[in-house]
Parts: sequence; C-alpha cells; structure tokens
Amino acid sequence: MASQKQNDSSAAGYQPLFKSFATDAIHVGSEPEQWNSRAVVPPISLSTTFKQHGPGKHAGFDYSRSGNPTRSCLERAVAALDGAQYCLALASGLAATLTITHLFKAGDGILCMNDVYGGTNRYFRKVAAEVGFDVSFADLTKLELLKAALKPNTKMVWIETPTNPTMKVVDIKGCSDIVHEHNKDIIVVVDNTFMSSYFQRPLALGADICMYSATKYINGHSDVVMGLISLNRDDIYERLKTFKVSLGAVPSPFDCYMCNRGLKTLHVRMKQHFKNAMAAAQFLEADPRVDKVIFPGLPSHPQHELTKRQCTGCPGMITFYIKGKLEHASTFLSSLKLFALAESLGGYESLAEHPAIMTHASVSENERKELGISDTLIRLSVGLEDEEDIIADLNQALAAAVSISVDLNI
Ligand SMILES: Cc1ncc(COP(=O)(O)O)c(C=O)c1O
Ligand SMILES: N[C@@H](CC[Se]C[C@H](N)C(=O)O)C(=O)O
Repeated sequence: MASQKQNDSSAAGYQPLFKSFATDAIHVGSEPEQWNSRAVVPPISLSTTFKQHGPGKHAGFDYSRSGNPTRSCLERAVAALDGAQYCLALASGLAATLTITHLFKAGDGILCMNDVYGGTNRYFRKVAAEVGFDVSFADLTKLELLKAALKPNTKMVWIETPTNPTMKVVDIKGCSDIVHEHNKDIIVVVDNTFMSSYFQRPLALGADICMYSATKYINGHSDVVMGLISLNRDDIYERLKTFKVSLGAVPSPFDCYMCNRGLKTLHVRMKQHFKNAMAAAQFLEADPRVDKVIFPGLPSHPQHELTKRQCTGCPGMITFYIKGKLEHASTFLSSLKLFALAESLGGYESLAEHPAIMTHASVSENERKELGISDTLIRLSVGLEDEEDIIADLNQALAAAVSISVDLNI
C-alpha cells in the first residue's frame, strides 16, 4: 500500500494507518470557499430545486434527487477516505445494495459470501432471486470454494468482511485476483460496514465497489439510516448515477449533514472502539462462563493474520458463545445494564443482541445452523464508554446468566 505511511498510532502488527485520514475526514468536501457565506460547517441545503441561468444551464444542481449540495459535501469526504474517485450516498445500506444490483439483469449470476447481514441475505434470496437473478452463496474465506463457485454467468461477487454476525474475515485481494483472472468484467463488491474506511480500504485491495451501511460506524451516532457506495470506475459510476436518479432512494439533506458531522470523528471513535473491544474480548476469552469468543483482533481468531495483513485495526464488534442454552443467552442479554439490548451497531453506545432471534431472524433455521448462528451466540457492539464499566457490565450479566436454574455443565 504505497499511499500508507507507518505512524506512531498504528496498531502493532497491523497495516499502517492511511496517510492524512483525519485531515481528509475533517476538511475534504467542507471547504468554506465553496459557499458565498464562507461557512466553516457545511449548511443544510433544504431546497428541492435550483434556479437555472437558462434552460439546462445550472450551477451543478437542478433537482435535489439528482444532486444536493449537502450530500455532495459528504460524498466528496467519503470518496477521499476510501481512496476513491466517486461516492454516492443512498437512503440506506440496503438501498445501496439494491442500486448496485440494478447493474445486472435477470439470468445474471450473483455469488455472495454465505455469512452476511440477514437483510442482505433476505434481499438476495427473497427479492433478487425472485426476479430472476441466479443467486448462490459460498464460504469465500476458502479461496478454493470461490474458484469452484464462479460460473460462466457470474456478474457480481459480494463479499462482507468481517461478516455479520460470525466475524469471518475474507481475503479481499485474494478473492479479487481470482475473480478478475476468471473474468475481468465480474464486479467485486465489498460491504465495508464493520471495518469502516478507517480500518480497511477494499478498493486498494482490488475490489471494484466498496459499500456501507453508513447507519453504523460511518455516522457513528445511531441517529441516521444511510448507505454509501465508493468506486473508481467511470463506466460503473455513470450507470449507478442513472439508477440513483431513476430509483430515487436518496438520503435527506439533514441526514447528509448529520452523517458528515459524524464522519469528522470517525478516526477518533474507531481507535477507541478497537481499544475497548480488545479489552472486552480478552476478558470474555479468559472467562469460564464463555464457550468461545470471535474477535479478529485476538490471536485465536482463524483469520487473525489475514486481518493484520489487510486492515489497520479492528472495530468494536465481538461475537461470542455463552455456555449453556438459549435461557442463559436470554438472561445474559436482559441482565445487561450499560449495553442496550438492541439491533444495529457502530454507535458510540454499547449494544448487544441475539442474532438468531433479532438481526438474522430472516435467515432460514437450516442456514443459521450451518453458519453457527445458534441460540447461544451473542453479538456485541462495544461502544466508547469507560473500559472498566463495559467489563463490569459483561461480568455482572454473565453472573446473572449462570445463576439461573437451568443446567450449565461448567
Ligand atoms: C453489514 C451490513 N450491511 C448492510 C446493512 C444494511 O444497512 P441499512 O440498515 O442501513 O439498510 C446492515 C444492517 O442493516 C449491515 O449490518
Ligand atoms: N429487523 C431488521 C433487522 C435490522 Se438488523 C440492523 C443491523 N444490520 C444489525 O446487524 O444490527 C430487519 O431488517 O429485519
């Protein structure tokens, strides 16, 4: 990664931090000189329409679905952080997924990582497959399975890494090389929601498109639903712009303002998420009430070395299996005091959830079983609170779980 330079705050053993990340997050797209008022903070531009000098002669904006000044500020900043030429903001992560899938037509093959966010799984299986896409799933952590799964009609390979919820890490460069050697026209998409642009740059690793549920770390304050798509290819960008205008799934100027505001502190937040999650993961791994912890920052994670090779660090996402049965998982979750029992992730506040019942309820029981999304699997989004309070909360909830009168066999 030529654009990266080792600096003092790089995490040991990981890729060096991306050069000037914080400076770009704060300044790119927010230049005061672009406004007559020289506003330092980009104004929220609520106007749906823009006065033209003559028919078809406008100052870059004609109608707010097609383009909006506040949205442009955000898109320019995100493009810079992803090392991309272009970025498009959409109304949600799933709106971004839908807009990307419109690049293809019925009969085209979509190959998706087998463990992905439940809503992505539901969209590909229950919506895209229904309208004629040839959708298949494979464990893309195994490059030989990727090779075997590529078909003559494959047009898109969808990677999520780390995966939601079982935190599998996929080799982006390894996959992109194999896919593009097979057929350079296949589009490799990486859902970069968990890592964010602070920890991972899929485009530099060979992916064609990087997408986000910006609802999560990019906004980081659990108060905006949004999607983002970053890319370098002019041809794909032009088509995605047409789909954006034609499908109309665009975010509001207010949400763009909020998300851009959240983005300014992404680097500060991600460093603290990593630190807090590492402490929580180490605590859980050493605890006899816990069966297994899955956190890419732990040496016990099967793709820990790969994570260090392709990322600058790890986000606050931890998955673990509590010892016992569903009752123990439920008691643990309802006993948490600082962690809120809630879907979503990536905000400043700690959240915990039960994937089988909550975020991945739309995944079939058989598939959940295959993927390890069992009754005892718990997902944490470790927030920015004090480390000792986070650990104390996990500790007291584990104590509550073991105290119930269901055999635990510790
Ligand atoms: C990894 C991942 N990708 C995509 C999505 C979809 O994003 P959104 O809820 O913003 O539509 C989510 C969660 O919802 C997610 O966790
Ligand atoms: N009930 C929702 C699930 C939202 Se999940 C949100 C987020 N991706 C997460 O993993 O927590 C549905 O779409 O069915």
